[in-house]
Amino acid sequence: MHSIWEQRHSLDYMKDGEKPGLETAKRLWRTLRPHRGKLYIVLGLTALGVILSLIPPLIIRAIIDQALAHHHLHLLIGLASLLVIVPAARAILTVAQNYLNTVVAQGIIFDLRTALYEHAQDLGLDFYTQTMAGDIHSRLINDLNAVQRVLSRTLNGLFINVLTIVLTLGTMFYLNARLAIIALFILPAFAWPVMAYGQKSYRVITKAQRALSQLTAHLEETLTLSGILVVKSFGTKEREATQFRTLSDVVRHTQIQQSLVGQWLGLVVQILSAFGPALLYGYGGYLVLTHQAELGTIVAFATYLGQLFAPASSLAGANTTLIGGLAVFDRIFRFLDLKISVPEPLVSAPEPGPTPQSPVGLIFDHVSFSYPSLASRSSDFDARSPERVLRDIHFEAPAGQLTALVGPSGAGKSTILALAARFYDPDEGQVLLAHHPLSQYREDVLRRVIAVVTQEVFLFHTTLEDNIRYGLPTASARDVQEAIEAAQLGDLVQSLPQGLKTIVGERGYRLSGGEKQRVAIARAILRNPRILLLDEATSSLDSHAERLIGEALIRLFQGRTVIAIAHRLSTILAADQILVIHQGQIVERGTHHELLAHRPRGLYAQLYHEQFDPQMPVNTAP
Ligand SMILES: Nc1ncnc2c1ncn2[C@@H]1O[C@H](COP(=O)(O)OP(=O)(O)OP(=O)(O)O)[C@@H](O)[C@H]1O
Repeated sequence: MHSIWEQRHSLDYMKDGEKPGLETAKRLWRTLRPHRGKLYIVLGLTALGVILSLIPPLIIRAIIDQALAHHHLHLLIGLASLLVIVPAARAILTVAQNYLNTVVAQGIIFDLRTALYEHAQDLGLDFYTQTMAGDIHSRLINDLNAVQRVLSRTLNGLFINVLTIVLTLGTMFYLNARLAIIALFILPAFAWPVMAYGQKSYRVITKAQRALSQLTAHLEETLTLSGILVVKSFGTKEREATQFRTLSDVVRHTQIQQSLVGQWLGLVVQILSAFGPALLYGYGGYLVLTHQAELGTIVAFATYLGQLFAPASSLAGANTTLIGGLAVFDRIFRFLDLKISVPEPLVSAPEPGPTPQSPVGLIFDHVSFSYPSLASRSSDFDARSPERVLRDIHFEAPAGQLTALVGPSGAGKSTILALAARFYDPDEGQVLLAHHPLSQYREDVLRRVIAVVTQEVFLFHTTLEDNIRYGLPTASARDVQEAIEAAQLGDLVQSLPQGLKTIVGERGYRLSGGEKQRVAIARAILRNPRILLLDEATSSLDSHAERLIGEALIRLFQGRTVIAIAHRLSTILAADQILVIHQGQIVERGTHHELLAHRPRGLYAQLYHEQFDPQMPVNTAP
């Protein structure tokens, strides 16, 4: 059985699947496009460094075969000085190369981080309801850290090592072809362990990444204010800690595995590399004895051989981590490929109405809807869950009027608001704003026209003023003040230690439920939307708070088209039309008085008597 954690770890639907291959590499190359200029410089410096590393053995060879053999003191001094100058030049080059390399890597990470964030913003709400926050954060933090590693160590390392091997072998052939062939024969022995290691490494790296992202997700869920509140209230500390230990243990294991996986390969490589010098000195010594080669050449060869095996063995590692490295990019690319469920049109339908203030209505034209299922995410076919949440919803929210949605829990009211805000697109039918489906408007146009006030008010960890200004940062101080007055927040602002500059939100000053709702109302008033989608809070408030909200809402409703999920008697009484939703359909419609008069035994009458019976508290939630 899958543990609950596996089920909750929902980004797993992007199965890590097959090994990343040429496609990932090609795409990576395309991603590097803006950085290619600098990248070529890095590669140029790297190549220069490799060439410089080939020079000292040649100098040693000249010292032995020329300066010492012919007792040439000046030449000896000159060559010895070169033995200092060349490595020094190489060291300087390495510094420049490392610096540039980091600049390029960080530039790429910056681009990817931005692309990931912007794509995450564009993903539909369905993505967020199905994905744990920690998972998303893990993509943006852990995976990008891995990118740095891959770019600076793996890719650059790979280039250095390949170049070193090619140039060293070339030089060796130039010096003595027969000896070079010996060196060449030893190299293929590296290929087999390298290939075996590659596959294992890929598996372990993806496992390690996944374990880490599960751990992060657990942290994010249980160590936030809301999470820890649930944990504390249900006394599940021990259970969550056990879960944490289990996940942490997986991380420990996979990390150890990851660091161990290349070790045995190193062992094989070390043993193999011991054969090289033995063969070289044996056969090379014979060539010197038989005057077929000079001593200096053999010594230079020995040095080259050392230089050859080192990159060959790390190339084995680089090659294998290359697959793992590509896996990191693969995960990132898969995230970037997640389908956006509500795509924006290239050209927007015009902003409705003759003036930006003119009232405008919204029409639901035979709309049916089911929530997107996980299966639809990575594939092209649009698999919706078979269960219809809305069926043939047809109504007009006329300009400047208040439409109230009522109905039992789970009837589909919030879903209607979500479609009206274009958080989702309907499966059938369309939602029309001034004769155009919502999908024909660009998001900025839509957000200027339509504002949403949800039940749950989220405040950012910043000042009260910034929270109110969130939708319109450019609003004048006077407009902000007016919104505050209209939302009945004046007294609250006065009473706060630093007034509007008081920090609120998760870690700031805690506002009460009613106060938060009024902040949300102030936000909406300031935005001055022509269409307001409101989910009235269900929480019971004392009569004072209730009256303040009521007054704030009256101001908010004025002159706007409003669709409200109504939980308050005053809202349903004020409504120009009430739509009664039941099991995803509109089952009754009319004003409060019409509904009570014409259908005294209908669902509305029943709900009304249950919720708003004069004997009962006015705003009890259903
Ligand atoms: N993101 C989602 N994914 C899948 N199904 C969902 C999602 N949100 C809601 N549903 C389902 O859709 C149906 C309608 O839910 P909706 O939230 O619209 O009802 P509601 O009338 O607003 O209920 P309430 O008054 O309790 O908020 C419910 O059966 C619910 O389980």
